[in-house]
Amino acid sequence: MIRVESLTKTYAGSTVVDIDALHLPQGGVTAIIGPNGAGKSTLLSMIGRLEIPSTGRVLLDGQDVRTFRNNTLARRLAVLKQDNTLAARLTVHDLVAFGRYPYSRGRPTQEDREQIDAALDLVGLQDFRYRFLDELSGGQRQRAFIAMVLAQDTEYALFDEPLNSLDINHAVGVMRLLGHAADEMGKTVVVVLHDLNFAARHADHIIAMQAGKVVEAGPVARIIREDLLRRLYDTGLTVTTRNNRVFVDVFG
Ligand SMILES: Nc1ncnc2c1ncn2[C@@H]1O[C@H](COP(=O)(O)OP(=O)(O)OP(=O)(O)O)[C@@H](O)[C@H]1O
Repeated sequence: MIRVESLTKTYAGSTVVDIDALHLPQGGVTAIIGPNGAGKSTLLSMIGRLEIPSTGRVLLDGQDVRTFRNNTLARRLAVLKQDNTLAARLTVHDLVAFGRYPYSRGRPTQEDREQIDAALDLVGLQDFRYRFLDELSGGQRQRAFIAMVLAQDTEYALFDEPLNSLDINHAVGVMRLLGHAADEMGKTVVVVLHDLNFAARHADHIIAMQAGKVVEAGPVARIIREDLLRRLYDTGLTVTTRNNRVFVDVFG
């Protein structure tokens, strides 16, 4: 279970995350939503120990993430950031094999090879496995990074805007994949999303952030509400329900 206690992050005197207490549900897909600059990525980075909090702490199953040994944390929690700057002259296979590093330490076993294969299957990139990353489209590259995270085979998987540069077909595919990772593989998936309809359709829980604070958090049906979303984004929109599903019309 991930818990956040008295967590703040301050850059040059400006506090961009300020959360008293937050508990992320175990299992399922939790989406973090909110306007640009709300602090979503900073929160995700602090959970994944890519950023150090200014005050407070993040607990993973009761233990401060900062106290884990690198290799131990890498077997429990994986993070996919927005801007993945890795050497372009790396093949898809090499990238996904990186995900196994906490286990293989560079000497892959049969199990590592099977996990790499399974991850490539899941994202549909088997045919591209020996392509270099700079020979892929943006969407294919994004899926290769997602395969790397899946190969890492962690209980917790965090994704920062994984739908960037994906067409609608692949965006739906990735969200289904994250749902599969949660429902079939038992992972706790946390994902920063901008598209409210993807959040409404594919997440189980939503954390709504604004100006560094958690405005509300709860099951999708409780958060995808007109009053809350209008306040959050300071824009007109409508929320409708059809066939027990909620839809957000951002032009309304
Ligand atoms: N390294 C940094 N130095 C200074 N300010 C930063 C740094 N990283 C983030 N910020 C600021 O912190 C605030 C929150 O940024 P963050 O990226 O967490 O927001 P976000 O909700 O993920 O935004 P977006 O939806 O635009 O990606 C922003 O005002 C940003 O400018």
